[in-house]
Amino acid sequence: MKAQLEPFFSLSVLGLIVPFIVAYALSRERWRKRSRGLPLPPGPKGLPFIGNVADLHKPEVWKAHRELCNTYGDVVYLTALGLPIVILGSPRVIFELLEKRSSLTSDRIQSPMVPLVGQGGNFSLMPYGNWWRQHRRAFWQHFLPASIERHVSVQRKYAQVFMRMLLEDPTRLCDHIRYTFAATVVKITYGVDVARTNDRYIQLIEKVLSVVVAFTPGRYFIEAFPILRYVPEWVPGAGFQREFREWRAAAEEVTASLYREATERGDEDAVNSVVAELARRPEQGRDDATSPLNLDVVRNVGFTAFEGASRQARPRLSIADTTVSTLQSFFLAMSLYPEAQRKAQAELDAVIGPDRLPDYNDRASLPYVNAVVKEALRWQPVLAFSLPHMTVEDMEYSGYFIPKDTLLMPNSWACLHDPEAYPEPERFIPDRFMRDGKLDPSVRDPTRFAFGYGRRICPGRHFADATLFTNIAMILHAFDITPPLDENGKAIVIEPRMTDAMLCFPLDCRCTVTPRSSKARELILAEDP
Ligand code: HEM
Repeated sequence: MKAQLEPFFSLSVLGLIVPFIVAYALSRERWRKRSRGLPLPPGPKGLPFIGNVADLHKPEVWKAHRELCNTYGDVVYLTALGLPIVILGSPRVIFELLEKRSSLTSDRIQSPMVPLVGQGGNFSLMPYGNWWRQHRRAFWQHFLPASIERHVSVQRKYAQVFMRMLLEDPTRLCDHIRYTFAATVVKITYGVDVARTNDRYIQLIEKVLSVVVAFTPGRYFIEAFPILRYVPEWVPGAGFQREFREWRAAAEEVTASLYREATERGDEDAVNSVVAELARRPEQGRDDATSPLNLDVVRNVGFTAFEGASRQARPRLSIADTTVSTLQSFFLAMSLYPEAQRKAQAELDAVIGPDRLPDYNDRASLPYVNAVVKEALRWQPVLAFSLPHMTVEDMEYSGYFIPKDTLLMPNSWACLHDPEAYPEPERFIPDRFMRDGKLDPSVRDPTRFAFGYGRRICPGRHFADATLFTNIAMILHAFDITPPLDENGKAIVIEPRMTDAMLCFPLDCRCTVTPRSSKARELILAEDP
């Protein structure tokens, strides 16, 4: 009997194995054709299924990735749960892939959560294509270098508010920084003044902000199984649908009510706001300025700026938290490097004098303060890997095959901490940008890395740079920044370290902030912001 069954079992086993072998051979052949026989870039071997997840979850992962590049070269291949990832480790490969070939490398990874929780209008998360382009063009019209002049008075006003807040309560430095940037962006975008406390917009902001928990890895299965989005809310266990609905409603309410404020209020600030101007302007190539498409773009552009601004009220992942984090690093740097602070103050004393505060128009005559701004952007980079890009097609680079839908992670931190370009990169040294009392154009400009690359480069960079300059110049002119003191009045030494996240903040930026003189105090209080 056993002997009779043996051929049957052998045939069944063969019947199972052969299709696998054929499928494997076919997929190898398809891959060979697709990659034209080119190898993937080199990289460490990953584990089955999870791949190199461990390589992506290390403390100060930017340093770990620099080590990988030292071992494997400037282009390193990893995978995480099936997602192909390429680390770009030098300025040369970053510019070649993200700038010269940006038509192929300007996509973003798409999470199924984004539209479900009401973030579909945030264009920094949109896929590369026409819809994203329309948003970016509309945003850019208001943030290009020639438009910055228009925002200078609002930036100055809120820098003054910030200084008053520091005079009143210097211990709440981080809260004041967040408030001042959020208020600046909301004012410019919608013409709305955000009060310091009990503001109805702060409450709306809080509501939208609560969406961040949706992006906590592992919180919702939908991230891994997008099909779950079709489960109706009444099904037991589908309570997440209710939460998603509430977030969508909050985002809609915020966008709609701020949009109404900007377009219906009619006072000068509202009429001149970014959103009101965009709403009046017909889209390029279209006559109908009120078509639904146009209206969506206007509202989304406002929402993207608003999202950035409101996130600053509470630090989480958002594009414009970047300005907050950079200014926090600046305060820390000043308390740790008094020599740099003294030089910047000496320049301000000589150029501006004791009778007024500096402003944006003084920029050209304050090279050392400009060097401080550059060093603040370089020293503790906020987005160590920029916002990663994604490839839209299979491509070849330097003899390697890079598949479509590969995440490209430029190691901006490594470029900003390259000891050849910046000797002693861990130290805050504005003098590295100076030669003969002027900015030295031969030194690698940190803004080439801090603000990202190619078609996705930060469109708020000129605005951010101007905000940083205005705040840094005014603060240094009016305040001394020294280390924090313990209960015995002894200076606490703070080790500068950043949080381990995609968007980094100084772990500790406590410092002591005091007016430089009674004259400085008078200057701060003299003008009513
Ligand atoms: C120091 C401050 C800032 C830094 C360091 C910074 C940096 C960046 C970086 C690295 C990116 C990703 C670029 C890429 O994908 O290659 C980005 C994107 C973006 N930033 Fe900024 N940013 C800052 C301030 C701002 C501000 C104040 C705004 C708005 C007013 C803004 C608006 C945006 C937008 C809308 C995007 C998405 C662009 C797109 O996907 O097309 N940023 N930023």
